[in-house]
Amino acid sequence: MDEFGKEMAGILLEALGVGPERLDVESWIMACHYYPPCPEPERVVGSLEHTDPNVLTVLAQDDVGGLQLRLDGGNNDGAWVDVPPVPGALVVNIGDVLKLVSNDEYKSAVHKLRIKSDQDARVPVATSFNPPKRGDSDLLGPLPELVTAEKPALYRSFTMTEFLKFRPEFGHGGSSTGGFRVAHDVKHFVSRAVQVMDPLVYDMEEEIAPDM
Ligand SMILES: O=C(O)CCC(=O)C(=O)O
Ligand SMILES: [Fe+2]
Repeated sequence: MDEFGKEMAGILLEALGVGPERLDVESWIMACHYYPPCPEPERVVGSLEHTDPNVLTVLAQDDVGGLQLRLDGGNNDGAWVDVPPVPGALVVNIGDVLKLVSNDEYKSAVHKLRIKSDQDARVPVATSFNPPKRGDSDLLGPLPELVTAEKPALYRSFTMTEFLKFRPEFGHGGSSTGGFRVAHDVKHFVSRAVQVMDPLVYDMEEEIAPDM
């Protein structure tokens, strides 16, 4: 399994013209999820939308389905689409570490899980491949080979300790990459600020005019 993770990450790096050894995969965790059936499946929140906080995840879906992916870019930007199970196929999700290290050449897939069936439980097996934890002085970040004048580093360097702290602080929903973003892209910061302000403005409106 160790070799499988190293090889997958290595192939993805080589596709960018980078040496396969530039991002090591050292450990893996296998999680078997269980989503029980529900008589009213459309009323159940299966899992929050998130990206995976790792290098990559290999997912063996069962035949019940329910995995959804948020489209990024194009005419249907932001739309959710089903990822139907294909017998014998594995789904490979790019994780946040690969997104950061590849300087956004790879995007971590935003996904969530909806309950589909009122009869059958969904029991997928997700294997998460992770980089070495290393010490607090060992930095990860956009690989210098992928940073150019036209495409400067989009993220600052970080330690795995910092990276792993980010998710518990901000919750499972969302992504681990926002905290490391560098301010080249003003639009990104304005839209983040609006996202953060939105619930505050909503609360204030409720307080000021609760019946409106
Ligand atoms: O239940 C699923 O199919 C998705 C699980 C998942 O998103 C994860 O393990 O990160
Ligand atoms: Fe996930």
